[in-house]
Amino acid sequence: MKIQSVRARVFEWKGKTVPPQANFCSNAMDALYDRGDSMKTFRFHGWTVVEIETDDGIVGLGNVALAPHIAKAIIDQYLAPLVVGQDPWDYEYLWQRMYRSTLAWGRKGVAMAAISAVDLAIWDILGKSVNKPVFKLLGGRTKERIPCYYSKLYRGDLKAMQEEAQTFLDQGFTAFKMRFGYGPNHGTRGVAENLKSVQAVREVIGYESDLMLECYMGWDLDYARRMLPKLEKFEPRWLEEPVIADDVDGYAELSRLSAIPISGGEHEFTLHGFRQLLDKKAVSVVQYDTNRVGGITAAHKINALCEAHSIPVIPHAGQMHNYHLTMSTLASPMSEYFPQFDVEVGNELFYYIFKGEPVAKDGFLQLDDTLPGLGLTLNTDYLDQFQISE
Ligand SMILES: O=C(O)C(=O)C[C@@H](O)CO
Ligand SMILES: [Mg+2]
Repeated sequence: MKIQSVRARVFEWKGKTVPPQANFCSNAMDALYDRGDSMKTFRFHGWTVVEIETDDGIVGLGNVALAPHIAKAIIDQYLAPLVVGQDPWDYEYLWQRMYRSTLAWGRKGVAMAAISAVDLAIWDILGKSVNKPVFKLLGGRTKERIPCYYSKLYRGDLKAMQEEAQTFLDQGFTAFKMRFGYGPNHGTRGVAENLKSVQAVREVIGYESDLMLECYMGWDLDYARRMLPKLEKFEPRWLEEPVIADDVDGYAELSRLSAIPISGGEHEFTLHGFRQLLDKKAVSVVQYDTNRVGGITAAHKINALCEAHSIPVIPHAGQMHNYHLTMSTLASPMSEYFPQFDVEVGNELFYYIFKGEPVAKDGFLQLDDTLPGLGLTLNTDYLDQFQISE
């Protein structure tokens, strides 16, 4: 079997979007005074879809949601020529070929996200070629069902947050991730607002459910040092991305400082990046995203590294490419899960581009042992709401 063609298309959502609310999620732009839409960096309304076809007609699907047009250019100009004519079963060789030929300017960020998209499509082909789901090629079924946590609860009106939490508590979820709305530039009022929101959600879900707290890189080390003791009474399952991804020593200090587990990884890349995080004991929960970190080839290695370090892997964002990694290792106890909503931040777009995403039931997800590859097809129901560029 040989790779015959690589097609990368950018799907830009032109449909209805939920307008962002101020302070709906702390983020790295909060450190700057606002000169316009500080939330612009926070909307992922484009997605690159990669279709790789082999000489015997198998088509593998990959995807990347970071800087989609740049990712497409990297795939078209640099990566596709490296894999066309090659055997997809040589996936380690092909991964190294893509990684080493872009090392001078790649390694992390959009270049590695582009490599991830090609790698996902290659693994989709591998599964389809032997009529097996990808997780069966990685270690098989390690769970009867995948426990998942409900993820949204963006900061807004506290009553609305409580109603949202109640809705999904009633659907059987026993783990919830909420977003802080305030950080260092919002002073003591912001601290109070942050604590009020955690209190409000805890009042609904109680203490028999897990509660995860998301900062999305919107705090800094000093602010996180001051917030951690105030948060301990709420017994969070983890505090996520309290500082920017480059502040690895900051992560390590916070991890030493508090009993609250510090999580991160959705903005880290490759086995090498996670080796650094683990060597420095920077995080207690690893959250790579398989469509960023280096694809399945890289994520599979990171799973093994985390198993050796007894650090749980709970991949970012849910989505099928991550569910196969969670299903196939005991190192990954659960998945993140965003139900399908109207398009807001962009995590939701996955449902509008692809069909096949499992829907959670009673707080669990299921994968199909008989569905080959990643188990996704392109969703044709919303094509008229996308601007698609070849
Ligand atoms: O789901 C997450 O962990 C994210 O970081 C996504 C973004 O919506 C902020 O929470
Ligand atoms: Mg996050």
